[in-house]
Amino acid sequence: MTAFEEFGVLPEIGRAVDEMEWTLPTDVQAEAIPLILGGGDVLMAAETGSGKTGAFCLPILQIVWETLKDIQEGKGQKGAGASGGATAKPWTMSFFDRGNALAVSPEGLKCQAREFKEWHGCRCTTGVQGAGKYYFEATVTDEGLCRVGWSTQSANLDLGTCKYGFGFGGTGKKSNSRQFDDYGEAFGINDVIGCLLDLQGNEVKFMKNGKDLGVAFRVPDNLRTETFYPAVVLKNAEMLFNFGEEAFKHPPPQGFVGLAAVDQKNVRKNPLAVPTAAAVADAKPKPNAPQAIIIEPSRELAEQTLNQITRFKKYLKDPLINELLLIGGVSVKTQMAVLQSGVDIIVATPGRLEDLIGGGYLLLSHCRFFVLDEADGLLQQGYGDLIDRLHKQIPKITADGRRLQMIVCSATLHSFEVKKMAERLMHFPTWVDLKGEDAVPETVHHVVVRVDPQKDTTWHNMRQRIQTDGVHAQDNVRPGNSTAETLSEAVKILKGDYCVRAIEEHNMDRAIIFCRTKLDCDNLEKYLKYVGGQKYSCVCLHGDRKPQERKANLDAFKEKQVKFLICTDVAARGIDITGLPFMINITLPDEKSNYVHRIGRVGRAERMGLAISLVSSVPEKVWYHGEWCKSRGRNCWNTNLTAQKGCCIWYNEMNYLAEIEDHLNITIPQVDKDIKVPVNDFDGKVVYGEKVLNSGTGYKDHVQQLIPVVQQLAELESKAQLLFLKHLPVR
Ligand SMILES: Nc1ncnc2c1ncn2[C@@H]1O[C@H](COP(=O)(O)OP(=O)(O)OP(=O)(O)O)[C@@H](O)[C@H]1O
Repeated sequence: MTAFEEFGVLPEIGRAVDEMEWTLPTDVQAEAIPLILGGGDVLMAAETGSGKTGAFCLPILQIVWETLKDIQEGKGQKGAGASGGATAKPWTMSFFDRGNALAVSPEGLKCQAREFKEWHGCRCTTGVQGAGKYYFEATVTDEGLCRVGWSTQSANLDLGTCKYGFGFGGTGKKSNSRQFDDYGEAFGINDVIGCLLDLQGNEVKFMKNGKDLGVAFRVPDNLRTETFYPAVVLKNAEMLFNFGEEAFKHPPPQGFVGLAAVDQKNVRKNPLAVPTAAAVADAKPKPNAPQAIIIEPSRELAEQTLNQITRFKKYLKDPLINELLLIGGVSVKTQMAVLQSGVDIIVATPGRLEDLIGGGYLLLSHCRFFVLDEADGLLQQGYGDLIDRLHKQIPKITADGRRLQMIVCSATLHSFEVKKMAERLMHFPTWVDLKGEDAVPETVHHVVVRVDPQKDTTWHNMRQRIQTDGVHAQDNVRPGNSTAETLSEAVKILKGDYCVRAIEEHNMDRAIIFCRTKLDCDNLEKYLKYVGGQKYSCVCLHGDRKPQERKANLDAFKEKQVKFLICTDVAARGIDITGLPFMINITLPDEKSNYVHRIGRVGRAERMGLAISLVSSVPEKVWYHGEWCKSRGRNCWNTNLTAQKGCCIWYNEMNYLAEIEDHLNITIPQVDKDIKVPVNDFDGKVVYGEKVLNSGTGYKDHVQQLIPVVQQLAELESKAQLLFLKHLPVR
């Protein structure tokens, strides 16, 4: 059995991850996989490179496959004995005899309704008839309004509002035929309500935590020969049922029998607890109605997640799972055709997803997983409204009675906006947050190099210099002139040079390099090619490059055909390049969370990585094309500041550095302009790009570490024994 199987993962999936050499689940996977398999909403806030993608893809794949398998085998509806199959338990709450916003847990013993304004009810799959004394227990497992009791088949699901149902509500009222009268006492979370039906004495009564509350109703003559079913109605509440298969918390009074032990001659199946033809038809999704929708903030990331799913599902056969990538830049007609041929899991970027849903080509009717990867990034990009709109359209309870599950993740999930969204859309989500707010993995060594054009004057007469962004083309900038504009231009020149220095100093043959703008990326690409040729082979990844070129460039870098990938923040999040040893920040990001994401491109999957940030000690004037800029930067040379309706700002990196340090609560080590990173700081055992050496508890190392402690223990033990023997009384 693989380690993943021990966490409840199917052997077929376990085998596929084993082949990927994932021997053990990462911490976040060990926490999140069982939670998602158990039906929960999860907020996953683990550090970069900690395996979040697998943590949500594996359980989703498993549940989607199991559902398809059930449909294939004609079970249609999973669990809860609803299908009436041979293995089904007789006493469970019904998937079919229920209100459409009430969820029943897979084993059929917990009911949950999250509607705030309406009541939603449910009846048991089995009932009792004929003289006898019957008992079951219902425990309130969450705050909210609930009413529990007995009803006949003719009763409506809003228990206690017609003459065929007898309910006891949390506010301390009993009700029948819409008549609400004081009874017993109020109850709430964790209280256990015993429901008693006496068809010998023809009475209904209730107990609270073992205390008998007395007779609530007399069963009218005309109902005495009817079948009575356990029933519940909830408003934003949850109740757990025990029909006697487990020991009761409070045993029933003398003569009452737990329902599971009732003589079969008095037991009747609920005729409404079987799927109707419509429900069976509904359970089978239309081809273009996927079960899972995963939203990613960039095309590259969407493609990467889809590739992982394809690898994980390698051994999941019969039925096969169909996954589809929905991103811009790909023919929409092809995507529509694939949708019609059947899809189960969609990985998408927001724009194309909404287009296809809006056009009716993609249905949300069977969506049971709604995943927002890099959720804070999606919100930063302004997709909050779109997320709300989509969530509104997805049914909250699936055709087979399961609640929609929402999974939200990022390495930087603690923003106010994410928390608000979680409150709005998620149901009692569990936080999987192993290291606290925005932590940097220990495998990432990150340092800062100050670029100070006043101290380092090499820019005065540099022969090969980078083409700068042209912000100062009209300014009088020249060595010896120490205006802010001159120093700003000098920073731009020095940064090109420092980048090459960093590459040389660390013999970098693979690195990802982040620039602030697309123009900066293009200029750096030209410069590296100019000064190094093949030695500094590089490609760019940013929003002005065509989708095909972006893909080809990323692939070329992944396959080591080129050494350097120069990009904007479009690649800051999620991109996973195995064993990438180095990253360089030519400029710090203005959004502090993006620092965590950018440097997190290295030091992934337990490998070491070095991140070097070039930080200007003087303000630098840079381009900032907002909505007001008609061409959004293309051929725009308006160097006025934004306050004067221009397209430039002064960028103060020292401030951004302070903000980042404050946010992460650390001081990032500074190194000199020779960019030598002192080995002692990082224990000298590090080879960037390789797995951590001499760490962890490798067996050999472990023994070495334990020898002195064990010796000390042995000595103490022998001393203790000698003392004991010395003081033994002599007989
Ligand atoms: N259990 C595992 N064992 C070994 N390697 C793993 C395991 N889980 C994930 N990985 C590898 O770790 C790397 C990082 O995983 P992943 O991309 O899911 O990280 P992430 O947490 O999503 O990071 P980010 O926040 O940067 O998006 C990948 O190369 C993946 O193949």
